[in-house]
Amino acid sequence: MRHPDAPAPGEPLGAHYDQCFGCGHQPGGLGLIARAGEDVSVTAEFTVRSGHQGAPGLAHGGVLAAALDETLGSLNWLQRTITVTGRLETDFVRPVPVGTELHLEAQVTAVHGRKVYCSATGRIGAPDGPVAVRAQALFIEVRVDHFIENGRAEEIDAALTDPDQVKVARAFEVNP
Ligand SMILES: CCCCCCCC(=O)SCCNC(=O)CCNC(=O)[C@H](O)C(C)(C)COP(=O)(O)OP(=O)(O)OC[C@H]1O[C@@H](n2cnc3c(N)ncnc32)[C@H](O)[C@@H]1OP(=O)(O)O
Repeated sequence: MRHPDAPAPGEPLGAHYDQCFGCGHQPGGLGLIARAGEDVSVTAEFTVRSGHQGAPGLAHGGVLAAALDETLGSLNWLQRTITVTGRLETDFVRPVPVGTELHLEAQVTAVHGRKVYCSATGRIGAPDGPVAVRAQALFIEVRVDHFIENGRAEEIDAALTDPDQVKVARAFEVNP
């Protein structure tokens, strides 16, 4: 399951796309930073900012789900396949105040053909802090064409002419 060319445990994964809300450099984005873990797992951190509020002083649930989704999506780097979220089931266990550093971890639990089952947890303040959110997810493997055929032409054209983006896409096309 872990690709032989997967980043070593502890290695930062970087952004899969600079404009990504989760891991890219969007001003209102999460700015989530993920690292490779052992086997097919990742860890990530993200700090809840005032622009992420749902209720006064508390993170919006959708933002927390996005952080889980992005962390789970980072598992692509370990498998060297491109998958997208098909299903994401989230448990919100504790409210998460603004200013919290959320420590996330995710792992693949099973693979059946194109279906990748995975789970993730987010903890408050430290890797062993109290659990705030949990997710079970199903990711589905797709080809690069999924994005080319469905994305808006403006962004697709820009990505296809960006050498860094093309490099990322090629790395993931190793597996047919
Ligand atoms: C590049 C990395 C980005 C990472 C960013 C973080 C992750 C994201 O947010 S990705 C963005 C959000 N997700 C999306 O936009 C995906 C939108 N959905 C789609 O494009 C399609 O429904 C897609 C590609 C998931 C599946 O469509 P398709 O390729 O036609 O596959 P399809 O044949 O329907 O399904 C394949 C298998 O998955 C199963 N499946 C698909 N969706 C689901 C679902 N929601 N629940 C349960 N099972 C599902 C099917 O039942 C089928 O199973 P089986 O092989 O046993 O028959």
